[in-house]
Amino acid sequence: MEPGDAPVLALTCGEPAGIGPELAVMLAADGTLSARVVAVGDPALLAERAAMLDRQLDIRVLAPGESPPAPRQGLLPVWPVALRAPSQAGVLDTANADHALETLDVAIDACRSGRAAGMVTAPLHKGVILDAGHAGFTGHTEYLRDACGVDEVVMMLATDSALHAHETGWHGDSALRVALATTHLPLREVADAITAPRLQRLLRVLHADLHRRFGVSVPRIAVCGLNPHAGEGGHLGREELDVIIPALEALRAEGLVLDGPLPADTLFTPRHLEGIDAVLAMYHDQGLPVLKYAGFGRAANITLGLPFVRTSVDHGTALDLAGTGRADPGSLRVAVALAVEMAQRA
Ligand SMILES: NC(=O)c1ccc[n+]([C@@H]2O[C@H](COP(=O)([O-])OP(=O)(O)OC[C@H]3O[C@@H](n4cnc5c(N)ncnc54)[C@H](O)[C@@H]3O)[C@@H](O)[C@H]2O)c1
Ligand SMILES: N[C@H](C(=O)O)[C@H](O)COP(=O)(O)O
Repeated sequence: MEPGDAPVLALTCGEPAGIGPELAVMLAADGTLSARVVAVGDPALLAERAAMLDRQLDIRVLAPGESPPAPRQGLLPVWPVALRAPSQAGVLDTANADHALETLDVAIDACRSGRAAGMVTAPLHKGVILDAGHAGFTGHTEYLRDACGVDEVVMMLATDSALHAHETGWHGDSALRVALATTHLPLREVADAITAPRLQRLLRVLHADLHRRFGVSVPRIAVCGLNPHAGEGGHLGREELDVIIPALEALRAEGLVLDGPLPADTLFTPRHLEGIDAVLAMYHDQGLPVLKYAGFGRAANITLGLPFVRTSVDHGTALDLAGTGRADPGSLRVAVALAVEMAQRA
């Protein structure tokens, strides 16, 4: 495929005070944007961050919807979204929450209209968006679900060595895909959010997209229990017996290959991961610390169940690093490469 034929990807720059804009600058300046990536953000902010990092860039402002030219080192095409207020690296401002959300809306529109094959997102700051009055905002994942009008999406993070299942298989220690049954909610509310119908919907999406987006012919998914030792036969919690096991049995009858519910403390060991294509963890900090320990900085976040490709970084806004040039662009590089691969497979 010629560079000019590569799929177009929208790259939202995320929270303007965070590291997102400078990571986009780094990738464009280093020539590692292998695809026709269009940044969605404020061109003046990108130019300012490029100057802070002493990177030479040709920031090419496109008309709304205009296709980008073929990629080349030093070129950063931009679909412009103006800041609402000047942004200082590392300093949040609720005045720019609408700017951050507008970058997402522009990317969603490009994907839904077919002008882009997918989107890659730099990190948003959930707190500042909530402080600005967008009650109920819990992250890109749920925002994209609602914008696309789909019933269920699945957040899955994958280390880079697990991105090419059809080529490399599953190699245990550092190759990992972890999907979440619940995402951004207080721990106190997790157990009530896990219902058998919801688990069934999530696992159907996970199964279907491991096949469609990752080329896994017959996905085998391992499911964590919620309670210590997967409930110890009901003595340490009844969610396994009352909710998880019935959900898995119903799905096995549909032909899904599922292991579990298994005790989460030993599930994430090489022997138990052998032959497993993805793990479904019951909550955010049951699964993601393991994934991030295995691959922080070289992993990506994927939203499954959308009508288009969406990948993201494995980290947040890192306000402590913004503007310093010390942020690692590795995860954004993986997220772009994965989005290209998924878009070409779709
Ligand atoms: N994809 C997303 O939009 C996304 C993902 C995770 C967190 N967040 C949001 O980011 C905000 C801050 O979250 P947090 O403080 O928990 O996590 P964080 O990832 O921003 O920071 C945690 C630590 O990791 C470091 N770090 C993060 N990215 C790095 C990089 N690229 N290179 C080197 N070091 C890096 C930071 O300096 C910090 O020490 C929160 O609002 C959170 O919700 C957004
Ligand atoms: N749970 C993700 C992580 O820890 O990396 C993250 O907060 C991103 O969520 P969204 O992609 O939904 O914004």
